[in-house]
Amino acid sequence: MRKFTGDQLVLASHNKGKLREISALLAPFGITVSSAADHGLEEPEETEDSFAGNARIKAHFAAKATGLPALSDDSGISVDALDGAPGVYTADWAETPNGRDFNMAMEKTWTLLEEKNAPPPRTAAFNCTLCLAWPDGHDELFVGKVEGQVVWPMRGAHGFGYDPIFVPNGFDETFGEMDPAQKHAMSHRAVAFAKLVADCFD
Ligand SMILES: O=c1nc[nH]c2c1ncn2[C@H]1C[C@H](O)[C@@H](COP(=O)(O)OP(=O)(O)OP(=O)(O)O)O1
Ligand SMILES: [Mg+2]
Repeated sequence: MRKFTGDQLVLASHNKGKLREISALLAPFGITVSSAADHGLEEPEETEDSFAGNARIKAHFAAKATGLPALSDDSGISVDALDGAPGVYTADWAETPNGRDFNMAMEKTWTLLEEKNAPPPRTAAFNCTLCLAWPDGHDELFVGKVEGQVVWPMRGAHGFGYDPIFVPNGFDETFGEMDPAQKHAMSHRAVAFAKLVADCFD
């Protein structure tokens, strides 16, 4: 396991919600954080069929382009009654010709569950794979998961993506209703981040 010894890190993501959350998680470590957009990086194509594969594409692309260590996040929601969909394709379900529409993607998720008559609770999990890659091609991967259920209607204006329809086990509020600090303490991203900190940060 390679330690992170530098003082600069590129966040290899174009998602503002993720950038906000990962910046908050990194805040205590005194690392200068920049984003893919700060470096004018394009979004590489996510051509793999696993979270790990796509996380590696994004982190290595940014590390090579900037000459700095880069941290990527590939994540998504997997709904049990939909055989794990949308999973790796969670962002794709929101794509429209005019950009991403997560209300549409959440409606699609709920409609499919209704059509299947899936009995409640409609169990699901958010998964996150973080990839820390160095310009020399080395990388380390960390995974996190939070289990819960998909609910309807959408609730809450915090967070991003599918947060308004996901209630983690043991809670009544959706991720969209929760205080951001509470999501940071328990999310798929937070779980993966804690492993990264344990292994790579002193
Ligand atoms: O905590 C979360 N709360 C709600 N929704 C979430 C979360 N975490 C991932 N998601 C959903 C939305 C996101 O669009 C997709 C991941 O797709 P994914 O390709 O990994 O990210 P992305 O394209 O939005 O940004 P980027 O690839 O530049 O990091 O899963
Ligand atoms: Mg993406």
